[in-house]
Amino acid sequence: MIPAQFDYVRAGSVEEACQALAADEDAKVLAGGQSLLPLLRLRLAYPSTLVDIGRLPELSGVHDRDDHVYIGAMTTHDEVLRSPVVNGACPLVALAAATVADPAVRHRGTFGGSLAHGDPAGDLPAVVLALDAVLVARSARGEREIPAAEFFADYLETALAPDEILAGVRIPKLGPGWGYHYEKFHRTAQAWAVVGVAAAVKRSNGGIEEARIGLTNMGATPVRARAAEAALRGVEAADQVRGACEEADADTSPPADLHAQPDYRRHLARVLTHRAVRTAAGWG
Ligand SMILES: Cc1cc2nc3c(=O)[nH]c(=O)nc-3n(C[C@H](O)[C@H](O)[C@H](O)COP(=O)(O)OP(=O)(O)OC[C@H]3O[C@@H](n4cnc5c(N)ncnc54)[C@H](O)[C@@H]3O)c2cc1C
Repeated sequence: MIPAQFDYVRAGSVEEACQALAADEDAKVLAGGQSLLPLLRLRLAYPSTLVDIGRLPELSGVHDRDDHVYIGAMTTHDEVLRSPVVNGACPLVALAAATVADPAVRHRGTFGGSLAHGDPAGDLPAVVLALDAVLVARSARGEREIPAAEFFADYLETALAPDEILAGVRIPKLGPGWGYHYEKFHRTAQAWAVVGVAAAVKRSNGGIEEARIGLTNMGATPVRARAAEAALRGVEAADQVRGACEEADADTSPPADLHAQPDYRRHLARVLTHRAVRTAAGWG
């Protein structure tokens, strides 16, 4: 199908992009276009104006800061997964970015676009949730910070106001003792997750001191597996992990679709959480 007619603005600066969004409440940001352009073609979205933020260097790149890594919203999945800073300080982000689609999508699609799109089947939302990242929004009204736990509002809905741009994301550095893994079940290579699990696990004195788990595609938004996180605290050996992950699907409302029914997704969440936690803990 051909998209409905729209105006096009190529922003020359973040301020210009913010002004264009403030001037038209039906305008939408165009980032890598990997999700938005299919929606336009299917006429599931019909913005009056597309505000292209693709040529704004200040929205791109990975920056190593004292206690966090800052990833500009327009940094592509490919740049993220190859970044030595990301691989060194927050490897869970790189592990998940490497599972996104195929090289073509990873070269065009952006880190910020994956979050701003708010698709619970996306791989990065569960990761920023598990890592307690902070999302930085800009608008003509100024800048504000949104904790990941408050960012994902509903299916394809986020806490961003229509006139706000996601400028970048602060990923806290968790420090020594942490291990990471992203486990994704997908029907074919390069496909969306049927279910995914992002795990960060801290070991001390041989056992698990803390676990952080984000679930992909287990509800209208990414979900923290809080019950499993609590059960994993104090686990002392690999053979106790399976039992602690039995409640990984608590507090979820998995969707039914062509690929899986809710019960099967619940089963996958438990199995994949077990695998992800064992690998992250070095007990794989
Ligand atoms: C064939 C295919 C397979 C895919 N498989 C996967 C997969 O396995 N895993 C996965 O995670 N993703 C997958 N994706 C999606 C991909 O990750 C996209 O890159 C991502 O969803 C959107 O990023 P984008 O930069 O293309 O955003 P766009 O498509 O440009 O925008 C998407 C939405 O977010 C908004 N937006 C984008 N950036 C900003 C911003 N900075 N501020 C405010 N709003 C913004 C737009 O207005 C729009 O509403 C796939 C895509 C395709 C086409």
